[in-house]
Amino acid sequence: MHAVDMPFSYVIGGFGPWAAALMMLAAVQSEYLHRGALSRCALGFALLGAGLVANGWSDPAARWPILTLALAAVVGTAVIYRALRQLVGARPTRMPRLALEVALPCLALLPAWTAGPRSFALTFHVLCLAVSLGIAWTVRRALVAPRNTAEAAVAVILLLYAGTWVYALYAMLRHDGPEHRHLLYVEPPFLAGYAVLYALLPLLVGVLVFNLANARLHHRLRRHANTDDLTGLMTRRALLEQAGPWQDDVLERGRQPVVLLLDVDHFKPINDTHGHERGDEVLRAVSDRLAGTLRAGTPLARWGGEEFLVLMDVASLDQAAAAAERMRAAVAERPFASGESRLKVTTSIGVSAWPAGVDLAQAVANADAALYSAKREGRDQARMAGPA
Ligand SMILES: Nc1nc2c(ncn2[C@@H]2O[C@H](COP(=O)(O)OP(=O)(O)OP(=O)(O)O)[C@@H](O)[C@H]2O)c(=O)[nH]1
Repeated sequence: MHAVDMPFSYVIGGFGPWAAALMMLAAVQSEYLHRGALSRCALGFALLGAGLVANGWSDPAARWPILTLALAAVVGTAVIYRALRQLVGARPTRMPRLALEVALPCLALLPAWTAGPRSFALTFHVLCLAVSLGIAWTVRRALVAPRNTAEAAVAVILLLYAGTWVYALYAMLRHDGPEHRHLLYVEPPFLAGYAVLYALLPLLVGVLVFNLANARLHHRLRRHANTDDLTGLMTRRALLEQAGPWQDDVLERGRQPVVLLLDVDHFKPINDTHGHERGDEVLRAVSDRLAGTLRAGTPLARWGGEEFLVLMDVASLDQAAAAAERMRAAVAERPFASGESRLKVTTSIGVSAWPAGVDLAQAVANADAALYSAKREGRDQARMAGPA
Protein backbone atom coordinates (compact mmCIF):
# COMPACT_ATOMS: atom_id res chain seq x y z
CA MET A 1 0.00 0.00 0.00
CA HIS A 2 1.18 3.54 -0.66
CA ALA A 3 0.58 6.58 1.32
CA VAL A 4 -1.44 8.88 -0.85
CA ASP A 5 -3.23 12.11 -0.42
CA MET A 6 -1.47 12.65 2.89
CA PRO A 7 -3.24 15.83 3.94
CA PHE A 8 -6.50 14.05 3.40
CA SER A 9 -5.50 11.02 5.47
CA TYR A 10 -4.25 13.42 8.05
CA VAL A 11 -7.62 15.13 8.21
CA ILE A 12 -9.46 11.86 8.58
CA GLY A 13 -7.02 10.32 11.01
CA GLY A 14 -6.39 13.44 13.05
CA PHE A 15 -9.60 15.40 12.96
CA GLY A 16 -12.06 12.56 13.53
CA PRO A 17 -11.12 11.55 17.07
CA TRP A 18 -10.70 15.15 18.18
CA ALA A 19 -14.10 15.98 16.79
CA ALA A 20 -15.62 13.06 18.67
CA ALA A 21 -13.76 14.16 21.84
CA LEU A 22 -14.95 17.73 21.51
CA MET A 23 -18.45 16.49 20.90
CA MET A 24 -18.39 14.62 24.18
CA LEU A 25 -17.11 17.70 26.01
CA ALA A 26 -19.67 19.93 24.36
CA ALA A 27 -22.41 17.42 25.19
CA VAL A 28 -21.52 17.75 28.88
CA GLN A 29 -21.29 21.53 28.67
CA SER A 30 -24.55 22.02 26.89
CA GLU A 31 -26.67 19.81 29.11
CA TYR A 32 -27.69 17.46 26.38
CA LEU A 33 -25.55 14.72 27.71
CA HIS A 34 -27.94 11.93 26.99
CA ARG A 35 -27.81 8.42 25.74
CA GLY A 36 -28.19 9.24 22.04
CA ALA A 37 -25.43 11.84 21.84
CA LEU A 38 -23.08 9.80 24.00
CA SER A 39 -23.53 6.49 22.27
CA ARG A 40 -23.01 8.07 18.87
CA CYS A 41 -19.81 9.72 20.05
CA ALA A 42 -18.64 6.41 21.50
CA LEU A 43 -19.52 4.76 18.22
CA GLY A 44 -17.55 7.41 16.35
CA PHE A 45 -14.51 6.60 18.47
CA ALA A 46 -14.91 2.89 18.00
CA LEU A 47 -15.33 3.17 14.25
CA LEU A 48 -12.28 5.32 13.84
CA GLY A 49 -10.40 2.88 16.05
CA ALA A 50 -11.53 0.01 13.86
CA GLY A 51 -10.41 1.89 10.75
CA LEU A 52 -7.05 2.41 12.32
CA VAL A 53 -6.71 -1.25 13.23
CA ALA A 54 -7.54 -2.25 9.67
CA ASN A 55 -5.00 0.25 8.44
CA GLY A 56 -2.29 -1.00 10.73
CA TRP A 57 -3.04 -4.58 9.83
CA SER A 58 -1.55 -4.03 6.40
CA ASP A 59 1.82 -3.26 7.98
CA PRO A 60 3.07 -6.36 9.83
CA ALA A 61 5.49 -4.33 11.95
CA ALA A 62 2.78 -2.04 13.24
CA ARG A 63 0.08 -4.67 13.52
CA TRP A 64 0.15 -5.79 17.16
CA PRO A 65 1.03 -2.54 18.90
CA ILE A 66 -1.68 -0.77 16.96
CA LEU A 67 -4.21 -3.49 17.55
CA THR A 68 -3.52 -3.40 21.30
CA LEU A 69 -3.65 0.37 21.52
CA ALA A 70 -6.79 0.69 19.44
CA LEU A 71 -8.58 -1.99 21.47
CA ALA A 72 -7.53 -0.22 24.66
CA ALA A 73 -8.98 2.95 23.23
CA VAL A 74 -12.28 1.26 22.36
CA VAL A 75 -12.54 -0.32 25.82
CA GLY A 76 -11.57 3.01 27.43
CA THR A 77 -14.29 4.79 25.47
CA ALA A 78 -16.86 2.21 26.52
CA VAL A 79 -15.89 2.53 30.19
CA ILE A 80 -16.05 6.33 30.08
CA TYR A 81 -19.38 6.18 28.30
CA ARG A 82 -20.81 3.88 30.95
CA ALA A 83 -19.50 5.99 33.83
CA LEU A 84 -20.89 9.14 32.24
CA ARG A 85 -24.32 7.60 31.95
CA GLN A 86 -24.20 6.77 35.63
CA LEU A 87 -23.08 10.31 36.41
CA VAL A 88 -26.07 11.82 34.65
CA GLY A 89 -28.35 9.40 36.44
CA ALA A 90 -29.31 7.24 33.48
CA ARG A 91 -29.63 3.52 34.01
CA PRO A 92 -26.17 2.02 33.53
CA THR A 93 -25.89 0.25 30.21
CA ARG A 94 -24.90 -3.34 30.55
CA MET A 95 -21.41 -3.82 29.16
CA PRO A 96 -22.31 -6.72 26.83
CA ARG A 97 -25.07 -4.61 25.27
CA LEU A 98 -22.79 -1.65 24.85
CA ALA A 99 -20.08 -3.84 23.37
CA LEU A 100 -22.61 -5.20 20.90
CA GLU A 101 -23.86 -1.71 20.00
CA VAL A 102 -20.35 -0.58 19.23
CA ALA A 103 -19.07 -3.82 17.74
CA LEU A 104 -21.87 -4.41 15.22
CA PRO A 105 -21.12 -1.45 12.94
CA CYS A 106 -17.40 -2.23 13.26
CA LEU A 107 -18.10 -5.82 12.24
CA ALA A 108 -19.92 -4.48 9.21
CA LEU A 109 -16.49 -3.43 8.01
CA LEU A 110 -15.24 -7.02 7.91
CA PRO A 111 -16.88 -8.24 4.68
CA ALA A 112 -15.93 -4.95 3.04
CA TRP A 113 -12.35 -5.51 4.14
CA THR A 114 -12.18 -8.93 2.55
CA ALA A 115 -13.65 -7.46 -0.63
CA GLY A 116 -10.65 -5.17 -1.02
CA PRO A 117 -9.29 -1.88 0.21
CA ARG A 118 -11.51 0.29 -1.93
CA SER A 119 -14.78 -1.23 -0.75
CA PHE A 120 -13.40 -1.18 2.78
CA ALA A 121 -12.63 2.53 2.60
CA LEU A 122 -16.00 3.19 0.98
CA THR A 123 -17.92 1.28 3.68
CA PHE A 124 -15.87 2.96 6.36
CA HIS A 125 -16.64 6.40 5.02
CA VAL A 126 -20.34 5.65 4.67
CA LEU A 127 -20.48 4.36 8.25
CA CYS A 128 -18.61 7.38 9.58
CA LEU A 129 -20.88 9.71 7.67
CA ALA A 130 -23.90 7.86 9.13
CA VAL A 131 -22.46 8.26 12.61
CA SER A 132 -21.83 11.96 12.14
CA LEU A 133 -25.38 12.40 10.81
CA GLY A 134 -26.61 10.40 13.81
CA ILE A 135 -24.79 12.76 16.17
CA ALA A 136 -26.19 15.71 14.21
CA TRP A 137 -29.70 14.34 14.72
CA THR A 138 -29.30 14.02 18.49
CA VAL A 139 -28.00 17.56 18.80
CA ARG A 140 -30.13 19.11 16.06
CA ARG A 141 -31.23 21.91 18.38
CA ALA A 142 -27.61 23.09 18.56
CA LEU A 143 -27.45 23.20 14.77
CA VAL A 144 -30.69 25.06 14.23
CA ALA A 145 -30.68 27.53 17.10
CA PRO A 146 -27.61 27.40 19.35
CA ARG A 147 -28.32 28.95 22.75
CA ASN A 148 -24.75 29.51 23.86
CA THR A 149 -21.15 29.33 22.66
CA ALA A 150 -20.79 25.65 23.55
CA GLU A 151 -23.75 24.82 21.33
CA ALA A 152 -22.47 27.03 18.53
CA ALA A 153 -19.11 25.20 18.80
CA VAL A 154 -20.94 21.87 18.53
CA ALA A 155 -22.63 23.04 15.36
CA VAL A 156 -19.33 24.10 13.76
CA ILE A 157 -17.51 20.90 14.80
CA LEU A 158 -20.35 18.76 13.52
CA LEU A 159 -20.43 20.49 10.17
CA LEU A 160 -16.68 20.04 9.80
CA TYR A 161 -16.91 16.44 10.97
CA ALA A 162 -19.71 15.50 8.60
CA GLY A 163 -18.07 17.56 5.84
CA THR A 164 -14.89 15.49 6.18
CA TRP A 165 -16.75 12.30 5.42
CA VAL A 166 -18.77 13.83 2.62
CA TYR A 167 -15.55 15.00 1.03
CA ALA A 168 -13.93 11.60 1.57
CA LEU A 169 -16.80 9.89 -0.21
CA TYR A 170 -16.79 12.42 -3.01
CA ALA A 171 -13.04 12.05 -3.53
CA MET A 172 -13.28 8.27 -3.54
CA LEU A 173 -16.11 8.14 -6.01
CA ARG A 174 -14.56 10.72 -8.30
CA HIS A 175 -11.06 9.28 -8.47
CA ASP A 176 -11.03 5.69 -9.46
CA GLY A 177 -7.27 5.44 -9.85
CA PRO A 178 -5.18 3.21 -7.61
CA GLU A 179 -3.76 6.22 -5.82
CA HIS A 180 -7.17 6.97 -4.35
CA ARG A 181 -7.97 3.49 -3.22
CA HIS A 182 -6.40 3.74 0.15
CA LEU A 183 -7.61 6.99 1.48
CA LEU A 184 -7.36 5.57 4.95
CA TYR A 185 -3.76 4.63 4.63
CA VAL A 186 -1.33 6.60 6.73
CA GLU A 187 2.46 6.21 6.78
CA PRO A 188 3.67 4.01 9.66
CA PRO A 189 5.36 6.84 11.63
CA PHE A 190 2.12 8.83 11.55
CA LEU A 191 0.17 5.68 12.20
CA ALA A 192 2.08 5.06 15.43
CA GLY A 193 1.34 8.64 16.44
CA TYR A 194 -2.34 8.17 15.75
CA ALA A 195 -2.37 4.92 17.68
CA VAL A 196 -0.97 6.69 20.74
CA LEU A 197 -3.51 9.43 20.16
CA TYR A 198 -6.27 6.87 20.13
CA ALA A 199 -5.09 5.27 23.32
CA LEU A 200 -4.53 8.53 25.18
CA LEU A 201 -7.40 10.53 23.84
CA PRO A 202 -10.26 8.71 25.53
CA LEU A 203 -8.35 8.89 28.80
CA LEU A 204 -7.69 12.58 28.38
CA VAL A 205 -11.23 13.29 27.36
CA GLY A 206 -12.48 11.03 30.15
CA VAL A 207 -10.62 13.05 32.77
CA LEU A 208 -11.86 16.32 31.31
CA VAL A 209 -15.42 15.09 31.00
CA PHE A 210 -15.42 13.70 34.53
CA ASN A 211 -14.10 16.96 35.89
CA LEU A 212 -16.66 18.97 34.00
CA ALA A 213 -19.52 16.68 34.95
CA ASN A 214 -18.35 16.66 38.58
CA ALA A 215 -18.02 20.42 38.66
CA ARG A 216 -21.52 20.75 37.29
CA LEU A 217 -22.99 18.25 39.74
CA HIS A 218 -21.13 19.93 42.59
CA HIS A 219 -22.44 23.32 41.53
CA ARG A 220 -25.98 22.00 41.25
CA LEU A 221 -25.83 20.27 44.65
CA ARG A 222 -24.46 23.41 46.29
CA ARG A 223 -27.20 25.48 44.73
CA HIS A 224 -29.82 23.01 46.01
CA ALA A 225 -28.33 22.97 49.50
CA ASN A 226 -27.97 26.76 49.65
CA THR A 227 -31.29 27.84 48.16
CA ASP A 228 -34.61 27.59 49.92
CA ASP A 229 -37.04 25.81 47.61
CA LEU A 230 -40.07 27.84 48.60
CA THR A 231 -38.77 31.40 48.63
CA GLY A 232 -35.56 31.20 46.59
CA LEU A 233 -33.73 32.89 49.49
CA MET A 234 -30.52 31.45 50.87
CA THR A 235 -30.89 28.72 53.47
CA ARG A 236 -29.75 28.96 57.08
CA ARG A 237 -26.80 26.75 56.12
CA ALA A 238 -25.69 29.09 53.33
CA LEU A 239 -25.97 32.15 55.58
CA LEU A 240 -23.97 30.44 58.35
CA GLU A 241 -21.23 29.69 55.80
CA GLN A 242 -21.01 33.31 54.66
CA ALA A 243 -21.52 35.00 58.02
CA GLY A 244 -17.92 34.86 59.37
CA PRO A 245 -16.17 36.33 56.29
CA TRP A 246 -19.03 38.82 55.90
CA GLN A 247 -18.54 40.11 59.46
CA ASP A 248 -14.74 40.41 58.97
CA ASP A 249 -15.32 42.43 55.81
CA VAL A 250 -17.85 44.76 57.46
CA LEU A 251 -15.57 45.39 60.47
CA GLU A 252 -12.63 46.04 58.15
CA ARG A 253 -14.65 48.71 56.39
CA GLY A 254 -15.30 50.35 59.78
CA ARG A 255 -19.03 49.62 59.78
CA GLN A 256 -21.18 47.82 62.33
CA PRO A 257 -22.63 44.36 61.66
CA VAL A 258 -26.18 43.83 62.87
CA VAL A 259 -28.57 40.89 62.86
CA LEU A 260 -32.30 41.25 62.22
CA LEU A 261 -34.59 38.33 63.00
CA LEU A 262 -38.12 38.56 61.56
CA ASP A 263 -41.10 36.37 62.32
CA VAL A 264 -44.50 36.46 60.60
CA ASP A 265 -47.22 37.17 63.17
CA HIS A 266 -50.03 34.69 63.73
CA PHE A 267 -48.99 32.61 60.79
CA LYS A 268 -50.57 29.44 62.06
CA PRO A 269 -54.14 30.86 61.72
CA ILE A 270 -53.32 31.83 58.09
CA ASN A 271 -52.45 28.22 57.37
CA ASP A 272 -55.41 26.92 59.33
CA THR A 273 -57.96 29.25 57.71
CA HIS A 274 -56.70 29.51 54.14
CA GLY A 275 -54.72 26.32 53.72
CA HIS A 276 -51.05 25.47 53.56
CA GLU A 277 -50.72 26.54 49.92
CA ARG A 278 -51.96 30.04 50.67
CA GLY A 279 -49.55 30.04 53.61
CA ASP A 280 -46.74 29.21 51.19
CA GLU A 281 -47.80 32.04 48.88
CA VAL A 282 -47.74 34.47 51.80
CA LEU A 283 -44.22 33.33 52.75
CA ARG A 284 -43.05 33.89 49.17
CA ALA A 285 -44.66 37.32 49.00
CA VAL A 286 -43.24 38.33 52.40
CA SER A 287 -39.75 37.29 51.32
CA ASP A 288 -40.12 39.32 48.09
CA ARG A 289 -41.17 42.42 50.01
CA LEU A 290 -38.36 42.03 52.53
CA ALA A 291 -35.79 41.61 49.74
CA GLY A 292 -37.26 44.69 48.04
CA THR A 293 -36.27 46.89 50.99
CA LEU A 294 -32.65 45.67 51.04
CA ARG A 295 -29.59 46.65 49.05
CA ALA A 296 -28.62 43.99 46.50
CA GLY A 297 -26.22 41.50 48.06
CA THR A 298 -27.48 41.93 51.65
CA PRO A 299 -27.58 38.42 53.16
CA LEU A 300 -31.25 37.46 53.69
CA ALA A 301 -32.06 33.88 54.64
CA ARG A 302 -35.10 31.86 55.44
CA TRP A 303 -34.09 30.96 58.96
CA GLY A 304 -36.92 28.57 59.83
CA GLY A 305 -40.62 28.03 58.95
CA GLU A 306 -41.88 31.65 59.02
CA GLU A 307 -38.68 33.24 60.30
CA PHE A 308 -36.20 35.28 58.24
CA LEU A 309 -32.73 36.50 59.16
CA VAL A 310 -30.92 39.50 57.71
CA LEU A 311 -27.28 40.48 58.17
CA MET A 312 -26.83 44.19 57.66
CA ASP A 313 -23.93 46.58 57.87
CA VAL A 314 -24.80 49.99 59.29
CA ALA A 315 -23.07 53.17 60.43
CA SER A 316 -25.10 53.26 63.65
CA LEU A 317 -27.76 51.22 65.43
CA ASP A 318 -30.28 53.95 64.61
CA GLN A 319 -29.82 53.03 60.96
CA ALA A 320 -30.54 49.38 61.81
CA ALA A 321 -33.72 50.40 63.63
CA ALA A 322 -34.80 52.44 60.58
CA ALA A 323 -34.12 49.48 58.26
CA ALA A 324 -36.16 47.20 60.53
CA GLU A 325 -39.01 49.69 60.44
CA ARG A 326 -38.83 49.80 56.63
CA MET A 327 -39.06 46.00 56.49
CA ARG A 328 -41.96 45.91 58.94
CA ALA A 329 -43.83 48.56 56.95
CA ALA A 330 -43.16 46.86 53.58
CA VAL A 331 -45.00 43.76 54.82
CA ALA A 332 -47.78 45.47 56.78
CA GLU A 333 -48.65 48.39 54.51
CA ARG A 334 -50.58 46.45 51.85
CA PRO A 335 -52.68 43.32 52.37
CA PHE A 336 -51.68 40.18 50.46
CA ALA A 337 -54.10 38.98 47.80
CA SER A 338 -55.31 35.45 48.46
CA GLY A 339 -57.91 34.36 45.95
CA GLU A 340 -60.89 36.65 46.53
CA SER A 341 -59.83 37.70 50.00
CA ARG A 342 -57.16 40.11 51.20
CA LEU A 343 -54.88 38.99 53.99
CA LYS A 344 -53.33 41.47 56.36
CA VAL A 345 -49.95 40.14 57.39
CA THR A 346 -47.58 41.68 59.90
CA THR A 347 -44.14 40.81 61.21
CA SER A 348 -42.29 41.23 64.48
CA ILE A 349 -38.60 41.99 64.32
CA GLY A 350 -35.73 41.70 66.78
CA VAL A 351 -32.54 43.62 66.04
CA SER A 352 -29.18 43.01 67.66
CA ALA A 353 -25.67 44.33 67.15
CA TRP A 354 -23.09 41.68 66.23
CA PRO A 355 -19.83 43.14 67.47
CA ALA A 356 -16.38 41.65 66.94
CA GLY A 357 -15.58 38.66 69.15
CA VAL A 358 -19.25 37.69 69.60
CA ASP A 359 -20.61 34.47 68.09
CA LEU A 360 -23.32 34.74 65.47
CA ALA A 361 -25.36 32.31 67.62
CA GLN A 362 -25.15 34.78 70.52
CA ALA A 363 -26.16 37.75 68.34
CA VAL A 364 -29.10 35.73 66.96
CA ALA A 365 -30.12 34.75 70.52
CA ASN A 366 -30.11 38.45 71.46
CA ALA A 367 -32.19 39.32 68.37
CA ASP A 368 -34.54 36.46 69.29
CA ALA A 369 -35.01 37.87 72.80
CA ALA A 370 -35.82 41.28 71.25
CA LEU A 371 -38.22 39.57 68.83
CA TYR A 372 -39.92 37.85 71.74
CA SER A 373 -40.50 41.19 73.48
CA ALA A 374 -41.89 42.64 70.21
CA LYS A 375 -44.37 39.71 70.13
CA ARG A 376 -45.28 40.19 73.77
CA GLU A 377 -45.90 43.89 73.34
CA GLY A 378 -48.46 43.48 70.60
CA ARG A 379 -46.53 42.29 67.45
CA ASP A 380 -46.19 44.30 64.19
CA GLN A 381 -43.16 46.13 65.58
CA ALA A 382 -39.38 46.06 65.77
CA ARG A 383 -37.40 45.94 69.02
CA MET A 384 -33.75 46.57 69.64
CA ALA A 385 -31.84 44.11 71.84
CA GLY A 386 -29.80 45.35 74.78
CA PRO A 387 -26.02 45.66 74.25
CA ALA A 388 -24.50 42.33 73.13
N1 LIG B 1 -47.50 27.19 54.73
C1 LIG B 1 -46.38 26.98 55.43
N2 LIG B 1 -46.44 26.98 56.76
C2 LIG B 1 -45.32 26.78 57.49
C3 LIG B 1 -44.09 26.54 56.86
N3 LIG B 1 -43.14 26.37 57.81
C4 LIG B 1 -43.77 26.52 59.00
N4 LIG B 1 -45.08 26.77 58.82
C5 LIG B 1 -46.14 26.98 59.81
O1 LIG B 1 -45.91 28.20 60.49
C6 LIG B 1 -46.67 28.14 61.70
C7 LIG B 1 -45.89 28.85 62.79
O2 LIG B 1 -46.76 28.95 63.84
P1 LIG B 1 -46.33 29.42 65.29
O3 LIG B 1 -44.89 29.15 65.53
O4 LIG B 1 -47.32 28.81 66.26
O5 LIG B 1 -46.46 30.95 65.31
P2 LIG B 1 -47.53 31.97 64.76
O6 LIG B 1 -48.86 31.36 64.51
O7 LIG B 1 -46.91 32.68 63.60
O8 LIG B 1 -47.69 32.95 65.97
P3 LIG B 1 -46.66 34.01 66.51
O9 LIG B 1 -45.30 33.69 65.96
O10 LIG B 1 -46.71 33.87 67.98
O11 LIG B 1 -47.14 35.32 66.06
C8 LIG B 1 -46.91 26.67 62.00
O12 LIG B 1 -48.28 26.41 61.83
C9 LIG B 1 -46.14 25.94 60.90
O13 LIG B 1 -46.82 24.77 60.45
C10 LIG B 1 -44.07 26.50 55.42
O14 LIG B 1 -43.05 26.31 54.78
N5 LIG B 1 -45.24 26.74 54.75
